[in-house]
Formats: sequence, C-alpha cells, structure tokens
Amino acid sequence: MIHCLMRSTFVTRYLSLQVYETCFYRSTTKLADTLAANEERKCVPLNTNDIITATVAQSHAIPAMSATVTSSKAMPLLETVNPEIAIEDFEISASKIVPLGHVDKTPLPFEEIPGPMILKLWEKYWRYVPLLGRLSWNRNVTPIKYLFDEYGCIVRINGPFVNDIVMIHRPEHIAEVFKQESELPVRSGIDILQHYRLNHRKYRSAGPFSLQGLEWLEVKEKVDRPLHETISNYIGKLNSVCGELVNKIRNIRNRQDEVPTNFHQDLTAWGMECFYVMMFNKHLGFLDSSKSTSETTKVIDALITAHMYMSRCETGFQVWRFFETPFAKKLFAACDILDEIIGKYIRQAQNKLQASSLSKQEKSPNAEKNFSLLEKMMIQGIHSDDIAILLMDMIILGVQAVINCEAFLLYFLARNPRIQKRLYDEIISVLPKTDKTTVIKESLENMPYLKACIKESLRLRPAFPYLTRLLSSAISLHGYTIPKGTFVIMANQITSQREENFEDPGKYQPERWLKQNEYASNPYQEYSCLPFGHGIRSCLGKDMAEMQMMLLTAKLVREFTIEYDYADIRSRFLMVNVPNKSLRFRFLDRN
Ligand code: HEM
Repeated sequence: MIHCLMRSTFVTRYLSLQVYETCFYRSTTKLADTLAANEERKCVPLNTNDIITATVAQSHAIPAMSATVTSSKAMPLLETVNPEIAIEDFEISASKIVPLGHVDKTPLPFEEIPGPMILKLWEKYWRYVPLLGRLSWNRNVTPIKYLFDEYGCIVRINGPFVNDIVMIHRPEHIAEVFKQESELPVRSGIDILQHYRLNHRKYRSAGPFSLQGLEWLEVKEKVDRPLHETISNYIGKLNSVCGELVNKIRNIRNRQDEVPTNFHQDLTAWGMECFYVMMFNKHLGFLDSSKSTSETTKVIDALITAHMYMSRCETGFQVWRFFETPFAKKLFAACDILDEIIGKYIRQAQNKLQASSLSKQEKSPNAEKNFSLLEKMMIQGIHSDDIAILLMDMIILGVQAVINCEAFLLYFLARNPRIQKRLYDEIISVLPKTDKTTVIKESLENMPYLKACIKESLRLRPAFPYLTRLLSSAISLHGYTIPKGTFVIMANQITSQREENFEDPGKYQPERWLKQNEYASNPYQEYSCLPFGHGIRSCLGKDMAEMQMMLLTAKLVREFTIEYDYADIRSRFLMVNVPNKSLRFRFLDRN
C-alpha cells in the first residue's frame, strides 16, 4: 500500500508539473512586475523552503564537469543528521580547473556556476515526501550547507521550471547583493500566507513580508515613524509585563526551582502581552491564568496552530496549490481567528478616532503620544486591510521570532555561568537591587554587555537562517556574472558560523562584540552576521524586538541565577528557528 502511495504521489507530482509551471509563473508575476518594465530576464523564485527541501533530494552530478570524484563519506552536518543522504554515494563536482599562470579575469558566464539541475531534482523529489517520513518537517540550514559543501561558495539552481536561483554565504558576496539594492528591494514572501490573503480572504494585498514595489514602500513609510515612537513610550508598560513573567516563574517552579516543560508557552504569553500592550495599548492578562479570558486562550492556540501548519504547508510538497489540504484548512482556520480578533481592534480604534474627532488632535504631538500603535497607523491613513495583514505578519513571524530568540538567549546564559555573572554585574551596576525607579531608555543604553549577549545569541541562533533578494541589476560574484532578475538566497546563518568570519565560531562569546577594533580592518565584517537583515528592507520590528529582549533578560538575570542541566538545545526550522527541546531552566532566586 505504501508502495502504491509512493508511486501515485510521484505520478501525481509528475503529471502536475505542467500545472506547477503555471503556478510558478503566476506567483512570480508580481515580483517581476516590480522590476523595470524592460526587464530582460523573468525570474521565477521558488518558495525558499521548497528550494532547500527539493535541492537536497536531487542527483548530485553536474553536467559538463571537468573533473569528478566519487566519494561515500558521510554528509557533514551542521545541526542534524540525515542518514538518508549520509549513506548515499555521490559525485563531487569541481568547477572548471584553470591552470595557474593563465588566469583569465573576464567574468565567466552565469551558466557555468556549479549546482544541481532542477530537472534532476524532480527525479528524486518524491522520496522526500514528508508524509512518508523520510525527511522531517523541521529541517534547518543543513540542506543548504550540504549544497555549499558539494558545489562551493556559490551554487546555482536552474532548470526548465524555475529560472535561476543562486545561493551564497560569503560576506563579500552578500555585500555585493546589498550594494546593488534598488530603492524598492524585492524579497520572497511566504506563499501560503499570500494564498490565504489573496484567495481565501480576498484581501487587496498579501502583506508586508510579501508586498513589493511601491505598495510596500507606501506601507513601510507610514509604519516606520509610529513604530519607533511607540517603543520608547511603552518601555514602562513592557517592563511591567516582564515583571509578570518573573512572578509567574516563581509560581510555576518545582522543588528543584525548575520550570515545567511547557515553559515555551509562558514565553509565548509574554511575547503576546508585549505585542498587545504596544499595538493596542491593552493589557489582556496572557500571563495571569486567573484572569485569562477566552481571547487569551484563543490567540495563543491560534498562534501555535498557525505556526505549525504554516511550516508544514510551506515545506515539502505544496499540494495546497491544487486544493485545500487538511493542513491548509487548519492554518486558515487559525489565521481566521487571529484575523477576526485583529479586525475587532481595528474597528474599535476606528470608532475611537472618529469619536474623538481625530483630525484636530492629530496635530498635537502630546495627544498622539497616548495613542496606541494601531491608532497611530490609522492616523497615517494606512488602509485597514493592510493594517490587518501587517499585524498578522507581525504576530505570526515577528512575535514568534522574539520568543524563540529569547529562549535561545536564556539557554546560552544558563550554559555559560561566567558570562551570566558578568552580565549580572553590569545589570546591577545600572539598576541596583535597592533601586525602585523604573527602567528608562538610558538604562538599557548603559548595558553594552547585555547587547553583546543578545547579538551573540542571534549570531548562533538567528530567527531566520537566510535572507533573500531579487537582483535589480547585474552583478559580478566570484568571477561569474549574475544577471538582473536572479533570485539570490543569502545563507546568513552559515555565514555567521564559519571560522573565516568568526574565531571559534561555535562558542558563545559575547566579548567578541565589544572588541570592534579587531574587525575594523574588515570591510565585510558587518555582512557576516545579519540577524535582522540589511538595508531598507530589513526588519521593521528590530527596535521593538531588541527592547523586549533587553528588558526581560535584565529582569530575569537580576532576579535569578538561570541554570540548565540537560542535553544541548539546538534549533529546528519551523519558518522561524525554534528550540528542539523543552526549556527546562532552573530559576534560582538571587539573595
Ligand atoms: C528577534 C526578533 C526578530 C528577528 C531576528 C527578525 C528578523 C527579521 C528578518 C531577518 C527580516 C527580513 C529582513 C531582510 O530581508 O533584510 C525581517 C523582516 C520583518 N520583520 Fe522582523 N525580526 C524579529 C522581530 C520582529 C518583530 C517583533 C516584528 C514586529 C512586531 C517584526 C516585523 C518585521 C516585518 C514587518 C518585516 C518585513 C519588513 C519589510 O519587508 O520591509 N520583526 N525580520
């Protein structure tokens, strides 16, 4: 039966190629439209996860190689072992070997970049159908690393169904991509969310992660200012939400001072409460089970469900492109719940602004100060559909990113008691235990070591393992000409964990960020670690995320010694890197 299922899946997939082709082209049309009208190459960017999943499965031979080596060594892995691939024999490619002394400096044609052919990819793709249990849902950068190990520092994926995709990891190559960036950079979106918004909800656009061109710029310009203003206005309220988590930890610890295995859910509650406070100026009680309402439970459940099924729909076979699969239905149901709640707050804000005859008040900066971020965005005149989509993206991706990055940070501090002690000394020097005054922006500015601890944690466990861009003009990389319209995947998680970019890259060493002079001579150093992306399209929520992480970490380290006694926690990729084990931290009271 399994055999039949495998065969039928493969056949269905094969027969679907024609339909797929249409889909790829359709999904790219929007991206391509945003490039100059006279664009010569039409790029067809596959969903990033799809590419990564698929490319592992393809045959490793490259046509027209000048040299091949056959090897049966196990695949070197970054995080997880995939025995399926490890035992396979494969051919290692070598790009054209040029005799020394005759180095021709003219750029090599794009077609000569080594890499797998997408057609070959289909041959083996069916073996990796996650339903058949061959490859887990939560693969991370391992497949990408595998491609670099196979083909070198620049890899091209090409074939009849997708146009050209290039993967890179060297900081100097990443710098080149950002140097060519236009005023309207194009990045890949999340296809299933795009589908949900445009087809299921019939919204007018797909959201800030997916919006492109002038549509994106309009929303970004209107969101940027209110977002930055609100963050400093809400520092006191965010700090008291962090205090609630401290109290909660005191109540849920066992006799060994260890929190329950579902502590991640408490971090989720903290992340959502912070979001509610800033976005809606509302304190809902996510962290207080005695006050929990049907809304708190609904939001947390919907967020967890949406996250899980978004990841399942995006990776592996994207059958939802042809019909609404059970996974897609679950995702859409969870998104509907979030959408309904967001819609409620949008309507409330609209009514409030109308009632308070906003047009007069908005001119007064003091009146504006008390508005929630949502109200400020509405004052800017952003369309309510766009706000609804932006908020959902912020919850599903932004809030999730903060929660998981904070989880990894606490893990690194628990695993490195000397670093934690140094951090504690810094925190106490800025916020003495006896001091009852609330944290202000300046307190955080005086904590460089805390910032370094966060940065180092993001280097080792970034929320997103890669950045993507569509080239708006041709560039030269590693001796190859990369034409305009090529879709580039920058594997920043790999970049920041390579010895040539960071000494002892696997070690958690926040000190490295305090010795900036060491790196001053390297013009590409800043491109070695880009957890929030780079340029005009970088993370909109960076300040918000950093502020939340600083406040919570300062509070926790000030109150507790954090310990962790179990096996190493690594990351698994569920659209955002998440810990692969329970966060069984011990929080011991400091005297
Ligand atoms: C530690 C937490 C976070 C990390 C590591 C992170 C990282 C990123 C990255 C890498 C990007 C893509 C940037 C690029 O392509 O150059 C991004 C985009 C974005 N992030 Fe974050 N993010 C975090 C938290 C947040 C939060 C809390 C929010 C909002 C509540 C948020 C909102 C956004 C938005 C709206 C975009 C799309 C920006 C655009 O396309 O213009 N992020 N984020």
